[in-house]
Amino acid sequence: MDIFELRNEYKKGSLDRGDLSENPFAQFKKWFDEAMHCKLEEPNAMDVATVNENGEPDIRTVLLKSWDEKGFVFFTNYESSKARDIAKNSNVAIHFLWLGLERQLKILGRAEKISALESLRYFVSRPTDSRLGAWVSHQSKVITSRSILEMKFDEMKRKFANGKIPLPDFWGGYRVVPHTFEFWQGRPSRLHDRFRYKLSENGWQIDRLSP
Ligand SMILES: Cc1cc2nc3c(=O)[nH]c(=O)nc-3n(C[C@H](O)[C@H](O)[C@H](O)COP(=O)(O)O)c2cc1C
Repeated sequence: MDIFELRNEYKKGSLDRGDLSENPFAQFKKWFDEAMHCKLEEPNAMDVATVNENGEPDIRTVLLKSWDEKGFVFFTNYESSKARDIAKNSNVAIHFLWLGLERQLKILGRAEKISALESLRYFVSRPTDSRLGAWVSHQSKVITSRSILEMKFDEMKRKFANGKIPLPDFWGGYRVVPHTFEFWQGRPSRLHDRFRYKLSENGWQIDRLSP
């Protein structure tokens, strides 16, 4: 089939001003709960866009691991490309695509490192192999072969065989503290519903945007 012919009408829902919570975190909860209950695959997968010191954007998927009114937390390697970008420019965008619900959500904000204690709390909840994996990967660095990873994994397994696997100091969480949310619901004829929440001195201002 020609790619030109790939076309869906989005008919699963609508979003009106009256449907919205005044608080974007409450609106997030509503949509995130629905994404979970619909059994979408990886409903907590989100893209994180960063900008490097030369103003060049980059993007990758991570998993949302916790959230509250302070922000949205994901875990990663603090020496990765994304971490290097954030160190120079903490402005980030995160993006959820819940295609099964014909929805997307964009959140703009600033990323900040969470405390080592908060990272540790999550780290100890991870399965053993994931904890070892954090020690193995010099994320975003060039490696010459996969066998290097496998050898390092075996080495770490032996090293930590008789004790606890500590939290690596190069691994932990970031919290994205938002100032803007945009909730998008697909509609027929490309007349989609878009609502933006923007943080102002008077609280969250809500506007409908043209699709
Ligand atoms: C579904 C999915 C979930 C992922 N979750 C994470 C994650 O939570 N943390 C992470 O560091 N990388 C995660 N990754 C890998 C990242 O997309 C990325 O390859 C890695 O973080 C290196 O990114 P960087 O080189 O831009 O820093 C995930 C990838 C996919 C496809």
